[in-house]
Amino acid sequence: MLHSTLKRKKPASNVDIDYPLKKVFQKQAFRPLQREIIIAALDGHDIFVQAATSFGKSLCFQLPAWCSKGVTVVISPLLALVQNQVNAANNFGVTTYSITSNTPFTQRKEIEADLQCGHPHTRLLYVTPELCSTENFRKILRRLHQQGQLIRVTVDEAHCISEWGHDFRPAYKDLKWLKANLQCPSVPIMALTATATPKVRKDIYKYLNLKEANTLFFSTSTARPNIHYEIQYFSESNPRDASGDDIYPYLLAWLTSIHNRRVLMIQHMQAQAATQFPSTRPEAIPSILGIIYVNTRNLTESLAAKLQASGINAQAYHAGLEPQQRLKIQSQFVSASTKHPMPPLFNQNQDVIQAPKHDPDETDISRSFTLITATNAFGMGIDIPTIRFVVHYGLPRNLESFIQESGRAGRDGKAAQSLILYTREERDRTIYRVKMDISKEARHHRDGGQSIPGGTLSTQTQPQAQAQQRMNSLQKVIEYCENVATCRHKLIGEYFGQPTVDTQAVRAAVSGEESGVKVIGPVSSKSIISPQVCDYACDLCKEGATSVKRRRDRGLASDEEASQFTQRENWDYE
Ligand SMILES: Nc1ncnc2c1ncn2[C@@H]1O[C@H](COP(=O)(O)OP(=O)(O)OP(=O)(O)O)[C@@H](O)[C@H]1O
Repeated sequence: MLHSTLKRKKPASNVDIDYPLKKVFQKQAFRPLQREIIIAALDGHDIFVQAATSFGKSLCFQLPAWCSKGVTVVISPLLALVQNQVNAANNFGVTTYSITSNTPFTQRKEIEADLQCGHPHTRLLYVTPELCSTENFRKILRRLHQQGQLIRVTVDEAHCISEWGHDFRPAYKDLKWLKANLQCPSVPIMALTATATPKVRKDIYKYLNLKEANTLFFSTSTARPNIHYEIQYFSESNPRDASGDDIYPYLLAWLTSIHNRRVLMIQHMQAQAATQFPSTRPEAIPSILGIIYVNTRNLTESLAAKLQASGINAQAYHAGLEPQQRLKIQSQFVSASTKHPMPPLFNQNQDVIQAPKHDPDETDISRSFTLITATNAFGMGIDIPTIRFVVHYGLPRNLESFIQESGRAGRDGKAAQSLILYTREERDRTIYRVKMDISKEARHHRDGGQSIPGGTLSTQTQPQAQAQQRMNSLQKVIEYCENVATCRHKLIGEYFGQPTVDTQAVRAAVSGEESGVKVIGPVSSKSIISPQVCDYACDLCKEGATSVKRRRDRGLASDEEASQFTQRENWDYE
């Protein structure tokens, strides 16, 4: 028999959330704002969280899900992301499932049966927006809600809802159904994103049927102060290198200088260990993790091959690979971040554990790196703490994608680097590609199609306006690359409509242990603004504007040279 929806007990905000934080999720303390968001979630509010990449948004819905009886449905855009999150939550002991196109039929039936049994074991259920549009799943949601067991719906990467945001998916717009149909009491919704402009925020409210006045809005600055942003400039029309390509030799020299520093550090550590613990072999150091983003699948393959030929450990990753292959590359990458390939010779009791057959040669560059050359298929939501750098080998698709992709670096809070290798020739190719995509989609739209395979438009959208937005968004990342006047952290903050603050003023206003962080705004809207922001953490603030301008002007082709070059060449269009 179904229970009355009105009898659903509202979760109390006096739940002890410090216990699960430490014992279940293995974290020492909440990051600023996480506590407030979690309490608001337990109190049943509608919530909008906009917080920097790697802020820890997942905890904000996973911890309340652990504390509450019933199911939290999480709507997530990427299958790879779903699988990672399901594994991570189950490892923490939160009963978590997903229903996606990869779920075997019998398992899916079992999950559906659990959801409808009146007292489900499931705490977190990950689904795609497309599944939420199906009548069968809506029936299950209705029943779950009637039984008082639908605790919350979470929309992760909520910027995907908006045709103005990147990676727009039409099925997100059908999520309006949730608030309209799951009433009495109204199902609480939590929307989370790292990259929403003011326009995208508006769309998120609109398409989730959230009332601004009733929704608690939490935001942090988009800033990632531990990431050093840098651009290097090249000309494809007038290369200086005899090979006719300046970019790869630069990348190789850059990686070699990182390798040389690593070797010096290892030698120093080994010398120290040899004097302090002469009978113990020092542990080997894991290799350095990095992602190199390129714009085409072919380029992921050819660049990985070039790096391998230079003795550097690199693997290509793109959506054209078999899912099993992608999973394998991803898990090799994750294990490289934790693996210590040369175990110590003795344990604490001086017992021999294992003597390696031979010492790996740490001066060999093949030991220094584990790299992935990737398209955007390896991006949003990837949470590997120790990625030390993200290189864009060419122009990112737009500023939002750039923030998501560079945001994979330094998620452990330690120093990390974002480097764009920029040419005006690639700029012109990218503009051409986007124009081609737009006209292809417009043609399809005129033909009355609902959507194009792998494309982003539906007949409900306004192709003109969306095309304009895509060009604007591309223009923003071009401006970011061409900019030689404004701090790069500041430019990013301004794009996402976040106020910048005077570091000194904020530091002076703040007291207590969360030094450097300020809570502002009325109760319904809380923001923390990281102290602004750039502590020599971009090329402009480090080198000075004049020097970067000189570098840019010397490095780049003129507009005319670039356009003549790209018109002459016969490049692959993917
Ligand atoms: N309070 C905390 N203390 C320590 N680590 C934390 C805390 N909260 C979250 N983390 C860790 O921070 C990392 C990033 O968290 P998460 O993946 O949820 O980030 P995110 O905000 O969703 O980022 P993105 O938008 O880039 O996907 C994870 O490894 C997570 O375990």
